[in-house]
Amino acid sequence: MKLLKDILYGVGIVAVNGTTDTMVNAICFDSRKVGLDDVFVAVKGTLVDGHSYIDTALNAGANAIICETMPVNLVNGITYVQVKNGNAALAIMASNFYGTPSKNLKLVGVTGTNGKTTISSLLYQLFKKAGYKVGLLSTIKIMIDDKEIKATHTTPDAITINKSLAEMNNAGVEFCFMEVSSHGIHQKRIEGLVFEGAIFTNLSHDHLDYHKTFAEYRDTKKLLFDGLPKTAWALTNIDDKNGAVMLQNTKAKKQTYALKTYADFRAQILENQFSGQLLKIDDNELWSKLIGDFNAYNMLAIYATAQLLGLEKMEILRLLSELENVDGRFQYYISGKNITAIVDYAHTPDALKNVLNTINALRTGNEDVITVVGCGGDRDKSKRPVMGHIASEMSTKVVFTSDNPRTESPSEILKEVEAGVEAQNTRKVLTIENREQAIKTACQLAQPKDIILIAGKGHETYQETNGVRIDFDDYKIVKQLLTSLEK
Ligand SMILES: CC(=O)N[C@H]1[C@@H](OP(=O)(O)OP(=O)(O)OC[C@H]2O[C@@H](n3ccc(=O)[nH]c3=O)[C@H](O)[C@@H]2O)O[C@H](CO)[C@@H](O)[C@@H]1O[C@H](C)C(=O)N[C@@H](C)C(=O)N[C@H](CCC(=O)O)C(=O)O
Ligand SMILES: Nc1ncnc2c1ncn2[C@@H]1O[C@H](COP(=O)(O)OP(=O)(O)OP(=O)(O)O)[C@@H](O)[C@H]1O
Ligand SMILES: N[C@H](CCC[C@H](N)C(=O)O)C(=O)O
Ligand SMILES: [Mg+2]
Repeated sequence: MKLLKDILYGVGIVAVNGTTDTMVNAICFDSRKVGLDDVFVAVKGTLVDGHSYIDTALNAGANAIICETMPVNLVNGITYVQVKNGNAALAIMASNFYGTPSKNLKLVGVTGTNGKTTISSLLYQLFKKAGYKVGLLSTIKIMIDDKEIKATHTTPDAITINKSLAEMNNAGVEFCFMEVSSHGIHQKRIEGLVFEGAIFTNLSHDHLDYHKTFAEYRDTKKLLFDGLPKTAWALTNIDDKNGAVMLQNTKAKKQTYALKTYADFRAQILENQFSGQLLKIDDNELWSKLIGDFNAYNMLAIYATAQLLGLEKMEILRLLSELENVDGRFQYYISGKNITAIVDYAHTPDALKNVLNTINALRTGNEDVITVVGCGGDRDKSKRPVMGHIASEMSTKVVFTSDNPRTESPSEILKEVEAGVEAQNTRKVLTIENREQAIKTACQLAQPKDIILIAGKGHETYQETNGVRIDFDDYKIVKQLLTSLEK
């Protein structure tokens, strides 16, 4: 139990009705989960308005209500607090409730369209190898040092964030790396967190269903840097068109990294092979098991971050060379007949282009690149034809297939993907709605030395259709299929 007035510290309050000198059991933003003596925070969502569930929350036992608009009929004995913004109030209250846990460790936020999971997971790996207790909040999982919790979001809701950070405090965690998504920033899930530093990876086409315009998407990402304190650092990829924009209004210490231009942290790619790439960072050569130009950026961002957090240069370089690929990011399997299958989480046009560029640069002869790809339902529709175009232009054969259709019609999504294929590429393209059949077809088409790229789902272990998730793991399936087809 906590005193309501204590957890309201720092919240933008407009009016109060009743007493804040009351004890509350927990903070809750979903009326379906309210218990006795909880404080219910009404949040205006994308589907419904939490204010319409105030009565339900009271019936379930809530003793206090936080809202942006006071209800017309107030119930005696209940405390009502009118706030400027429900989402912000929720996040600040969550931080207060758990004792501002972000202050008790060094919290680093990673934002950008692509690379967040890779960078934050590898920083987690690197700091673990360096002997520290580490935390991670990522698309794949939440880690409280060695304890793993399943992730539901890239950036979880404010209560989950602060509860996890408090658990990290109890476990003695010193560093925590967290992905900061644009949805997370826009819904103020990160309000009230104390960051030690923040990293910007890159900005390209994604989530234009939610943010409407690219400028709005960019400005949302920028808010992470605008909100940093003077004591923090802000590290940006200055090769990216929007890298400098991120730092425009930050109070934090500005730091840059780049492969192409002058920057505080610089790297060069000396050699690229399937098994790894040779990089030159700060005049030192480094062998990285992760390949592709985009991973050179990721390695450099990690190197810079580890230095900004006080690790010693030579130790960082040694540990960087030991880092392993993150699940579902360029995860590959080479079959007995020398067919290479690559599973990659490329679900944006830029990521797909990068991965195909990397694969094409490694081709030694006229082996085929067979790409299996689709686009998620209930997500940015405008990226569908663009991804259809990239896949068909940059591969020798393509099988379009479903990727989490959610509530949309799989065949309609596929039509929108196909719409991006230019006339000269149509002969390369097949469409097979069932993802397992699509992967099987790619395996049947492949000859020794060919490369199959299965893009879009990476580490995901499910396929979601109409709210139902069935087990589905691209990597397991392609490995099984290649093995049985080659028997
Ligand atoms: C579009 C979106 O981001 N939605 C998130 C948002 O839900 P919402 O605004 O739609 O909520 P809503 O259903 O309208 O409800 C509004 C409020 O009423 C409450 N409510 C609702 C019903 C009820 O009976 N009682 C009740 O109290 C809800 O709890 C909520 O507080 O707030 C919820 C609580 O935090 C999130 O779970 C939910 O994530 C949904 C599931 C989602 O799919 N989000 C994705 C798009 C997302 O957030 N992705 C990003 C980035 C991905 C990336 O590029 O990496 C991520 O960080 O994961
Ligand atoms: N620095 C990068 N620049 C461009 N593309 C990248 C970069 N790093 C990874 N990618 C590509 O993007 C895909 C997704 O990478 P990752 O999961 O690290 O991104 P993310 O930002 O966490 O994505 P999400 O928004 O879904 O959480 C990878 O599988 C790879 O194809
Ligand atoms: N974080 C991204 C992941 C997309 C992955 C893709 N497999 C899909 O389901 O669309 C999103 O929620 O938009
Ligand atoms: Mg991620």
